[in-house]
Amino acid sequence: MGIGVNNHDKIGKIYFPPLRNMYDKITPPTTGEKVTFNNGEPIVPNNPIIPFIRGDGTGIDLWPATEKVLDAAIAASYGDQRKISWFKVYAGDEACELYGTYQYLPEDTTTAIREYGVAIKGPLTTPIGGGIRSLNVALRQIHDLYACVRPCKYYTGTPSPHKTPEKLDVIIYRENTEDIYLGIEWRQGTEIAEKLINFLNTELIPATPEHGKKQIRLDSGIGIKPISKTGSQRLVRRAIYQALRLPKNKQMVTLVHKGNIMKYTEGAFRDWGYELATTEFRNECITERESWILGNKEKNPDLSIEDNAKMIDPGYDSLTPEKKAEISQEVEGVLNTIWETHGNGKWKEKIMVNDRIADSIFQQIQTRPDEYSILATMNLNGDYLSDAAAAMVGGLGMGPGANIGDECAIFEATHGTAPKHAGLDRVNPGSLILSGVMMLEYMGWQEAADLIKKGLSGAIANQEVTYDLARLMEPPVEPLKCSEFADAIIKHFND
Ligand SMILES: NC(=O)C1=CN([C@@H]2O[C@H](COP(=O)(O)OP(=O)(O)OC[C@H]3O[C@@H](n4cnc5c(N)ncnc54)[C@H](OP(=O)(O)O)[C@@H]3O)[C@@H](O)[C@H]2O)C=CC1
Ligand SMILES: O=C(O)CCC(=O)C(=O)O
Ligand SMILES: [Mg+2]
Repeated sequence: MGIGVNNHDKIGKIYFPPLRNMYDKITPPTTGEKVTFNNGEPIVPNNPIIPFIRGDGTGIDLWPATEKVLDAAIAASYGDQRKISWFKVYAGDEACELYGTYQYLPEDTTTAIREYGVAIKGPLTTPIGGGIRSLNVALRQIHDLYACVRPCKYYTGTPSPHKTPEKLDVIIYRENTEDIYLGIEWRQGTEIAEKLINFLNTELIPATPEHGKKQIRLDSGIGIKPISKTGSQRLVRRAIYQALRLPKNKQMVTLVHKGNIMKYTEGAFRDWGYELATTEFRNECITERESWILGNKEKNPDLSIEDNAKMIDPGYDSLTPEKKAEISQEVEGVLNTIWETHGNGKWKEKIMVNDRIADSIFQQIQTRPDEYSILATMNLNGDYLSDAAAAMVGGLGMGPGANIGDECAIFEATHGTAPKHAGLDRVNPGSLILSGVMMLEYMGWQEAADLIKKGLSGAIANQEVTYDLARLMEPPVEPLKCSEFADAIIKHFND
């Protein structure tokens, strides 16, 4: 029987074959059980086996600090009733040391993560220009971890370059498997790049009237940006489910895109997001434009369709007759279909779904942070936006994250390997520790998660922080080491 094939014993209990000898160079812990999944939700035993990847660069500092804090919080919360059995697996430089040159992501590692379902990792290096493609991205794609979830929340006392960082409380839901991260690109000057450019210039572009006489320069590198309806909608679906779990005043999902420029990829992401919200979640959602239409009618029940259309589209009078008719139809359609269910203010109880153009959202989260809650993005926009939002609440040292699929999840910080700080025991482990907090919450171990948040808040409030936060404090304070910060968090469990 192969790995992952379930069997049932005589009393119907699920039986998994022993896995220990299925690996080449690693051995799972002798105690502990697997996390399993049911309809995308994890079923977590009291003693789960959790694979971890230490990571390159600062991973060497971050992982021990994180493991210590997680174990201490679990022990303090549950005594010996609950415990994680950590299972060390390898990727990046450490993997090459054990498995041999260029063995950056051994099969042992991907098998273990698939088998045990929930894993946590430190950062992994990706060279720029040439060399291997990202191991981080590979792990997400191999395990189909399609939602990258990155909360950006302020902890009181954290120094920030922003005047009102406490107003930012957003969760970025970033599509995690496609967009340019699929990595389909061709280097400038290669035979295939030239062939592709010639094919585009001589056949496909001339056959597409909207492209006119455009031509691609022959000395270009070429990359492909696929955005699928499937990938977009499953991401937005997760974002909407998350919104449903939030308090009413945070039930907002903003679709972030650059659809004015990339109409059939980024623009389509927006359209598919709205389509999902207004079909699958029709009863739970209201779009921003629908709210304007209903609101106008509520304020003035005698308002004509045309006057309502003028109010939702300020440039209405200068539009073509066809466009005017389209907007009037939109108004009429909304009033006919959802007035009963969403009108008379009922829409105020629904999840607000709106959209913002990507460049604008970068300034909006700074100028109007409290107007946003969940930001649903494609892969590249979410990558940029998550670093920018983390900066507002104290920097990358405070930026946690999770990569979530339907049958697997890997938790990791937003930042990378920060090579200049590696091995110095100085970086902020808050990001990986908070990723561990997300993991505990995902597992349903809320008490341990809350204890760590309490300890972290206590350490920060007491100005016991690593260099990144210490240098921003006024006046600057003497920084703790990475390992000392972990100890400070544990100490403040008892505050
Ligand atoms: N998921 C992953 O594993 C990721 C991997 N990477 C990879 O990491 C490598 C390095 O990328 P780079 O662009 O330097 O970005 P990094 O995120 O690694 O570091 C950039 C800067 O962010 C700050 N920083 C990062 N981590 C921390 C921390 N824990 N505590 C405090 N400050 C922190 C430091 O700023 P300062 O020096 O100013 O204090 C650091 O120099 C690349 O190979 C990249 O591909 C990048 C992102 C994600
Ligand atoms: O994989 C990498 O090296 C970078 C990925 C990244 O920046 C991210 O996922 O935030
Ligand atoms: Mg990034």
